[in-house]
Amino acid sequence: MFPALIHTITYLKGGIFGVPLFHKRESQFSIRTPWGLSFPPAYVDTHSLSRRRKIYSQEKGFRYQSMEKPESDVAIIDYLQDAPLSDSYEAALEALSSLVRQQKHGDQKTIGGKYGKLDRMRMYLKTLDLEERVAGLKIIHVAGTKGKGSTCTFCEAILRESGFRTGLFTSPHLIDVRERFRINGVDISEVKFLLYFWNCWNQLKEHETEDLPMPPLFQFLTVLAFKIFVCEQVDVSIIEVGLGGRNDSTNVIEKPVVCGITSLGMDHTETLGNTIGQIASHKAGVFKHQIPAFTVLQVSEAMDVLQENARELMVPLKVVEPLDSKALNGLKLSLSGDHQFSNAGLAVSLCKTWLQRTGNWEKLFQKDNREANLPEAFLRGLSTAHISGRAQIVHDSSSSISHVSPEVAETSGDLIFYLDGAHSPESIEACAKWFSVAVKGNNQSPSLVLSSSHNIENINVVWKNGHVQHEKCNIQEFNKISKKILLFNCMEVRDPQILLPRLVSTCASSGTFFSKAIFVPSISTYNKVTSGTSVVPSDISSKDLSWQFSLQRLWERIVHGIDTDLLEKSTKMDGAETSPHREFLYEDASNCSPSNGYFACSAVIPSLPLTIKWLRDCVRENPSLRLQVLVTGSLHLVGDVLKVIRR
Ligand SMILES: Nc1ncnc2c1ncn2[C@@H]1O[C@H](COP(=O)(O)OP(=O)(O)OP(=O)(O)O)[C@@H](O)[C@H]1O
Ligand SMILES: [Mg+2]
Ligand SMILES: [Mg+2]
Repeated sequence: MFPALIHTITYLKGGIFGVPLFHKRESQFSIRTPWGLSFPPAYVDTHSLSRRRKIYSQEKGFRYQSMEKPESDVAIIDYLQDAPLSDSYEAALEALSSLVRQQKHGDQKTIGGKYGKLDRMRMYLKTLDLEERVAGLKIIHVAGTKGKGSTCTFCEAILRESGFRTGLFTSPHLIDVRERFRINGVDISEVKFLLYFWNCWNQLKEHETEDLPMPPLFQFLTVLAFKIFVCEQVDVSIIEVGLGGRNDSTNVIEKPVVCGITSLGMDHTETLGNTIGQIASHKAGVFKHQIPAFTVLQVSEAMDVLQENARELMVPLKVVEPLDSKALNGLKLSLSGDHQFSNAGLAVSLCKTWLQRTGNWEKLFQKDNREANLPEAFLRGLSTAHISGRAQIVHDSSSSISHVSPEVAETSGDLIFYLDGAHSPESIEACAKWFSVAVKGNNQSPSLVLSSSHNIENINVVWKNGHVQHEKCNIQEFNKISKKILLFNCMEVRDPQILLPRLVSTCASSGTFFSKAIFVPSISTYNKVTSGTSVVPSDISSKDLSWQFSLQRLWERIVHGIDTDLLEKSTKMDGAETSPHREFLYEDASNCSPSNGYFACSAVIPSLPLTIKWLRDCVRENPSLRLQVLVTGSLHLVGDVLKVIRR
């Protein structure tokens, strides 16, 4: 059959004429055949493809195997391996982005047809022949306002350390969409992603009707996660709810092994309701009849609603205290901030219950089964779990990049990014507390300064013996001028009138004050799915900066009490004024000239790469400077900063 032939050639790639077979052309994500025809993937029969993959097993050498067969103990030598993956990967991202355009953020009504969202989700799974196999997954399902991703990440690490093959589905991603799908603790590879992606895409396209249109982005990603976890034969699937719970696309899960609800607070009120009780009711929608559930300490209005919902469904709901740091036997939680003890406590209970209900607890941990002690595997998981952009500290190494001469590198100041994607009132407070503690860790004493990057024993010995070289170094470090800078953006659906004051007052109550605040647009937008290799746009001329200017005005009102209502509302920036002049960093509030739209303690910079360059230039020019930059307000912004500084 013609389509089947195209398909086979497309995937079993490369061989024929060595022509790149996935091509991004005028028509998005079309597939180019060696003889020059191009077909949108919808015409391609991926089903037949998926049943013929060349794989390698140690005993049997090369052979073909169905994609649905176990893959854990064989190395897949897919023909796609030699394909120009960046090309085909970008094509997949283009296709994904087209799903965003169907639906504006928070707008539930743009999808037509007579079916509700969860009905459609079930139909998508049926189309992909996944219904029964999803029912067979052993799932931990986690809802909540804050801490879902962290809790799921702890669960994943604990169960992987306990010997299970794990599948983790989280949201959002920071740099690359594959971060959302982790198999055994590692982001899914591009090769596997492409295979599963096009398989789902093409089948759904083939069955697209008016009543069953292509799913919007998050629904598609959820279906894809199920596809991946089923095909990868994971032992446990840890699934983070996207938004809310009751109507979330992950709520097609009918019989999880255990459910968790993390800390509840005010977020997504436009969809979930304006009271904490209404929000709790949505989250409790993940409870399933008689399936055990755990939650953390909540305000009573939220807890009452959770308990009422639990009673109705005969759900045994337990409230978990934050993990006691003593339980870690001297180890540290790998995710920073006090709030992570609450997430970790929840993760421990979820994992214990998962192990018990799957009949593994007794087998594995009978010996360790003393209530007070956590099994070693739990400790390893809790002390190694990793998720980017949550209370993450990155020391910028720009001063050692190759084009900088060694002399400059040695005499450069410090640029340290404190990254946390908080964007709700409660999380911005958690973030502010963490930042206040974390920056002090970097300033307190000479030996502490170095302890982050040097062996502590060495420093102590050297310090006691007064080794000149190191002593000098310590004193230099100690004498550095520290400046705290806020780098902020938030999406327009958030309320900066709540976020910024909460951030400032929480920091101030710990004695932490910002010298400067910089407002910058994010590069990423929710309507374009990008990867780590996607191009960072450099064109800033047409950027509408009115949102950033309004954030700046709000900042000036909060911090300096400047009445900004009378100011002219600028929306565009003069091309010459792209980043602040050098002295800006050292100016104080007395230099403000609000009537000219100039503020000495805050700035709008029209692009993130420019901002990073400006910060780097500042530390290069002044070796005694330490810039501690808190990046927060948006996970997009955090992801963008990581992307730019790692290039
Ligand atoms: N238990 C908590 N209480 C308050 N804030 C928290 C808690 N856990 C995490 N946070 C804050 O929320 C941010 C996001 O954390 P995480 O990714 O774990 O949560 P999430 O629920 O998955 O968030 P999102 O809504 O972005 O998916 C963190 O960077 C931190 O600022
Ligand atoms: Mg959220
Ligand atoms: Mg999340």
